[in-house]
Amino acid sequence: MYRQMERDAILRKRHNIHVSGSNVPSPLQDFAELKTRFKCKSYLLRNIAELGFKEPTPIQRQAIPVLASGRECFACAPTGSGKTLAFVCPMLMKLKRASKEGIRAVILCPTKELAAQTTRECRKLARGNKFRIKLMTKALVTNPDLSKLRCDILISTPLRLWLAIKKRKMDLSRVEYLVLDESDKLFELGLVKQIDFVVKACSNPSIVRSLFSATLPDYVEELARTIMHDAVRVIVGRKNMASESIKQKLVFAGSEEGKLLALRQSFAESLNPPVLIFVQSKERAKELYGELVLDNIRASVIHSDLSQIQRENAVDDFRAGKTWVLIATDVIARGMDFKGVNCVINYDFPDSAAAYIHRIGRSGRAGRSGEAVTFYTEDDIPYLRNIANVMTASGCEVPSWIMALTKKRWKKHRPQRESISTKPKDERA
Ligand SMILES: Nc1ncnc2c1ncn2[C@@H]1O[C@H](COP(=O)(O)OP(=O)(O)OP(=O)(O)O)[C@@H](O)[C@H]1O
Repeated sequence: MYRQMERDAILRKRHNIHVSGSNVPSPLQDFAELKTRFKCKSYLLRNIAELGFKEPTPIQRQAIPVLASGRECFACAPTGSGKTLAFVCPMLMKLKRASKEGIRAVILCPTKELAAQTTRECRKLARGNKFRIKLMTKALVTNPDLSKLRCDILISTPLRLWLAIKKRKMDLSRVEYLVLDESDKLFELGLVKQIDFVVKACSNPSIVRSLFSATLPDYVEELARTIMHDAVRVIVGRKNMASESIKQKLVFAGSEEGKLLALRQSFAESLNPPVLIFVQSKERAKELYGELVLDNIRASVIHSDLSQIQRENAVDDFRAGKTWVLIATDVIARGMDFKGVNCVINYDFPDSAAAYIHRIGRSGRAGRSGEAVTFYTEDDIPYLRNIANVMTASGCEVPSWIMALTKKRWKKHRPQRESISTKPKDERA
């Protein structure tokens, strides 16, 4: 027994895994242990191998055995570190096989794009099994009677699921497995009541619940403790840390005009696509798109004013390499897995340290390297230190004058910014 504890401690130390809770299950040495320890079915191991995953990532090593042992869990691990598999794999293990009993697992995601991506990942991992995996679409939520919906796993945004339960009599009393992905964002969306309603609707006493995110503020942990029994806390690295594989840089652009010049200059010197550019509002996304199109840059744009189809097309074109630059609001800052984004540009300074961590985490995924450039103006200087702290914690250098600034407690930093345009001010509409 002591030997096992010692082995666990060594493995955790090697992978920078920190746990708390009673009798925490041993971390995985490798994926093969899923079969020997948990009788995982061959189809799942085959799918993991076919996806090219040779070794479990640190969060997978610890969260999978915790959840597969039936323990509840809240987990924090860097962006791009394989959290999706960490909650989908034990879910498929727990459900074992397809059944007609009704909804048995629910995954909540903060955005429709992330819900769609998670549905695709679930389907890939479930190949060879007959699980019915459904995404809660607008069409589904308007179905007048969802009480007879036949599906094993349901993936949804909180509002759609809440509507389905309240208005369409969706029954979640058989749910055995509930995941709140990007949990801090879910609570931040102002949907605490709706999430609470969903959690209560999942009334099966033997349910296993889990929370995952790359940023886990203390208030979310406290909330988690109030709803979970005997939960295990798993942290990889340090809480609220950016991925270490991203080279991060701050660039002083002086003014709003300076930002456009700096962007054009950097594209003229070297445009290394795919590049993701974040701005603070949909209006600014449209403006910047208008400017880049003038430069004949293959760009597309995604924001909340577009239809669902237009949003999906923008993401698909970027994924397929049809467009090189994607201009986005924070709508895709979380969870979206774009393979090989070389550079994330924060054209507008992020409104919080968490937003920064998630935005830049669209690059440097699954151990690849990435780059993040953050423009700042005079208006952003009071908030620089907060981002600088994230940078230094992940090993990036920051000028000493920035480290000497005082750290500001920020709510949301969204200053009024001059519109993005090369036209002289008196000619703008
Ligand atoms: N064991 C593994 N080995 C190699 N690659 C993996 C492994 N597990 C997952 N991946 C890949 O790593 C990438 C990131 O995984 P995932 O999207 O689950 O990250 P995440 O931790 O949820 O990130 P975020 O916090 O941004 O949501 C994906 O492309 C996924 O296919």
